[in-house]
Amino acid sequence: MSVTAAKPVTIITGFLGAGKTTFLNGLIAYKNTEKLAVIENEFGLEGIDGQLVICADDKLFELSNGCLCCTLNEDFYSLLEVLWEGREGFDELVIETTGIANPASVAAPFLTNANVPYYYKLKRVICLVDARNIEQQLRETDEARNQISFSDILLITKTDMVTAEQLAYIGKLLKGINPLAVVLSGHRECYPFAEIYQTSRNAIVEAKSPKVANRTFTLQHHQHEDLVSLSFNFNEPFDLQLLSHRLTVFLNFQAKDVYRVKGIFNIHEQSQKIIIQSVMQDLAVAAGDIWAEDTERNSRIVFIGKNLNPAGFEKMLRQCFYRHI
Ligand SMILES: Nc1nc2c(ncn2[C@@H]2O[C@H](COP(=O)(O)OP(=O)(O)OP(=O)(O)O)[C@@H](O)[C@H]2O)c(=O)[nH]1
Repeated sequence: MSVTAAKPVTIITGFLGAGKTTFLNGLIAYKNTEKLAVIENEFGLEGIDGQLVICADDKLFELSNGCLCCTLNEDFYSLLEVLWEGREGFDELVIETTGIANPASVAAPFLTNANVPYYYKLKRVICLVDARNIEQQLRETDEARNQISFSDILLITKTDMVTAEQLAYIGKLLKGINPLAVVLSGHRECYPFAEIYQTSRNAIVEAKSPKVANRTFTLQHHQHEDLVSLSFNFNEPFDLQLLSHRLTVFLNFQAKDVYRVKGIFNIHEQSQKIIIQSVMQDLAVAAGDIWAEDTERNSRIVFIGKNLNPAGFEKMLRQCFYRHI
């Protein structure tokens, strides 16, 4: 098999809540004439992102409850094999990592495995950087720095939430961490897709000094010991007002180590699913699909952070069930 027939691969990384799924949806729309196969990796037990990606089901593959960079390697290789067997069905493979993944390890099969590079060609690793929260994330975790250091393109997202001065400052901060990456910016209404697709890893790696290029290929396996995920599943309908209020209070005053919340909720007397997310302390509520007639209306919620106490979270959630007075 010739290398030219290899499928192009784009890896999307970035810390928890940076906007990877939002960007992925934009990318799917941008590439509307091409067929993308998408691998979604989620850290939490409850796969939520798969529901938020606007992609034909048969082109979306979810690997949940573990981080691709350290615990899901076997599944990942099997999936690459299955995808290759159905290679006529797609033009490009896009992988969304978890928000805590080390992209060096996710990229490793495409760079160092004896066989994989014949079938798949890693074109670019894009790291989404949350303009509003990156400074705190860099202060408190190693993951954000690893992701920025390894990536070819650093896409500063959520630029609608910061001033031009803050944006310029973040650009400089990123250049300080990874001077060789291409730094771009955008937000959910406007991403620089054309520039992203003009940038390929080869051009960047070739321009790098050999010393730096070698360093970026280093494998760093780690198990995210201090970051954990808590998943809950409830049948009881929730009260939306109570839930938004309790979650806001909880995130602002009682849970400083919660980096990410994502949930799909069954709200009393609502025909639509309600998607509630937070990134650090910012809470967002949005309407999702209509609940299908033949499905159980189960609410699913995932918290990701440090020092999480399951009993406290469960108690807070149970206090938000809808009650007849
Ligand atoms: N204001 C604003 N909010 C955004 C933008 N992009 C994403 N968001 C919001 O940020 C939150 C997280 O976005 P996601 O796309 O789910 O982030 P993610 O990186 O996939 O999250 P994880 O998979 O949990 O790491 C959601 O509430 C989005 O609506 C943006 O450009 N501007």
